Amino acid sequence: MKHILIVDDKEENLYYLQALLTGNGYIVELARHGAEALVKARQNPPQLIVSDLLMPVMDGYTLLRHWKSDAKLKKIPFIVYTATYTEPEDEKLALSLGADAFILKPCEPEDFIARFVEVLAKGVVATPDSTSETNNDHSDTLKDYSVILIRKLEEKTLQLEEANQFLQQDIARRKEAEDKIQHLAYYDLLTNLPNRLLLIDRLQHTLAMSARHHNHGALLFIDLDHFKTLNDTKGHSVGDLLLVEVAKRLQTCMREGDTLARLGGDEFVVILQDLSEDSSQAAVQAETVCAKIISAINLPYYLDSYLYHSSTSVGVCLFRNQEFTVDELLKRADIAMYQAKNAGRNTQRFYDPTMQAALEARAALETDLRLAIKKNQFRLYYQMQVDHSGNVHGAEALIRWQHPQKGLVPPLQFIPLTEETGLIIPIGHWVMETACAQIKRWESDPATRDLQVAVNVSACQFHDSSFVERVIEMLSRHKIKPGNLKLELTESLVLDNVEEAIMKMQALKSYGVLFSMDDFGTGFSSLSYLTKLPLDQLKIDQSFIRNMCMNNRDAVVVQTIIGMANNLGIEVIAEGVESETQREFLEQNKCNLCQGYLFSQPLPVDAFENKLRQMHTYQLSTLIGRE
Ligand SMILES: Nc1nc2c(ncn2[C@@H]2O[C@@H]3COP(=O)(O)O[C@H]4[C@@H](O)[C@H](n5cnc6c(=O)[nH]c(N)nc65)O[C@@H]4COP(=O)(O)O[C@H]3[C@H]2O)c(=O)[nH]1
Repeated sequence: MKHILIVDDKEENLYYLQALLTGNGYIVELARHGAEALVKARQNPPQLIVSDLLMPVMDGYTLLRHWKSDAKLKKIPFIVYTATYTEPEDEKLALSLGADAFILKPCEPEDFIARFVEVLAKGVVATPDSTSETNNDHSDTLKDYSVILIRKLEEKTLQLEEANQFLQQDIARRKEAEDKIQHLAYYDLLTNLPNRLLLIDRLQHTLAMSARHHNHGALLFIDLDHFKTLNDTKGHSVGDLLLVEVAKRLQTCMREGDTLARLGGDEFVVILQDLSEDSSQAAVQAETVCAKIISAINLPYYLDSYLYHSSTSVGVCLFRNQEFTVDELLKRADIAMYQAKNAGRNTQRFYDPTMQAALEARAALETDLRLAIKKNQFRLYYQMQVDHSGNVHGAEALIRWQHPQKGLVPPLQFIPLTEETGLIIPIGHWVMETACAQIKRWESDPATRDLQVAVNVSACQFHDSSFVERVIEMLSRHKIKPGNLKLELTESLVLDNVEEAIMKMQALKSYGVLFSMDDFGTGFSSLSYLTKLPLDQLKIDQSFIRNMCMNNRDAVVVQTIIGMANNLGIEVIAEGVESETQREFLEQNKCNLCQGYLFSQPLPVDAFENKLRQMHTYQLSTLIGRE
């Protein structure tokens, strides 16, 4: 088997030729440059050498020169296989140095093998015998060789310079892009201030520093007052102008080393560092910065030639020694900012833990309420509405929450939150559904079939676009007499949008549903809207009933409401009647209906029905007694 030496600095070329030649039955030896090839060939001369030209350590031309001047090697055929030196003079030089073939890369395997076999069969064709050459010929060849090498070198240098220049430009472009990405990631586009991400990073750093030096720091949460109104009325571009100006003014209130960041919208945060070790002094320092900020923000603005005045609410949270996490600090400063808002805005407040406790309790209550809906923990109690003869005309349905740990929770402890969170919609739906089902059951008993059941409707529920359809759907599904359902609305609910209230009430009224105005007298009762609303009943608020026998003003209010209702032909009912004196006063003043503890507390259905039966028996017995 023939032994072939392959010389190339590229692994893939070596691998390719090795595979090709071993596949054709040759034994292959590899070298990575000319010097290695010479060593190997001198130790174990091959039958043929295939060599690349451009290689490190020793290039192919030099190898060829050494090869052809080595007595032991010069008869061994030399094939040049190159992808770099492709010009005719390159080939001419190789051949003049004694190469037996000059093959350009890449070459089809069959063509390569054909040339290879041909050279191998011929043996050495044009080995220039260095000893027989004239000195002149030899120096000419060497001169050619150096010229070509220099030219190639210059070309390569130029290529490298170009490549290098391109690389430098590419690196500069990448760096610029990276800087831009970095800026986008850490800075707010509008104001160019650090954003939340950078703020958190700086805050972490400040906390660590404060732990080392034991100084206080302060986190200021700054929110512009009524910014939304400006945005909504003048547009976002004017809003943006204000934010940019605010950012500039805030910067003037900072010391070097403090951080001012924009969290988004109209929310800015300031980190003050290196405040006093003493907490009260640190508080004074923070307060001073707050005062500066508030008065800077208060100065007038010219936004696109529009004169504007702004103010801000600032929440402050002092910190020291990494006692709190970044999130905790931000939360506290945010809570303090809400305290500032609640205190009337344009002011600052320091974080107050009682407020946080209240907020946490509120969040826990909300979670509990969601669970209560799922677990069906609500109950409906009924409180009777009675006339002066003791006849029960109706009942008010009042919700209770049967809490697994807290026991029976009264509605005032949870209804306000359900109204804020919208949970009143599913809860109110459940109340109405339960009340309708109860009305249906009571319809089958002569003692209860004419009871009017009053259901409280909260504003959120009433304003819901599907309210009217829902009520009608329930009435028809339960097949109840609509006149047995009375909806209690409050004055404020109606005043939210009188036109909408009239439309919805009239729609339900046409089905026969009744309406009562709850807590009457507490709002801005106005005769003009009273006459427009399809009302069946006015319910005098219990605050007037409570005091009417002691306080002449309340007595006058009660008398006025009764007189007004009677004149308008609207039924009137007094709520919270607790004493016989109150009942007598109401009877004397022609308020026929009462609701209150004097008659009964709100009761679960069974107890309500028992009470009803007792009252009926009592009435019968007094009637019989009278006879
Ligand atoms: N001191 C005193 N209080 C009396 C007397 N008679 C009745 N009360 C109480 O007065 C409240 C009357 O209900 P409201 O004014 O509609 O006021 C209700 C109503 O606004 C709301 N609420 C109750 N149930 C519901 C409901 O199902 N849906 C909605 N949206 N609100 C409800 O919660 C409020 C409070 O309900 P409750 O705690 O059940 O309180 C009831 C009732 O128990 C009395 O003689 N003395």
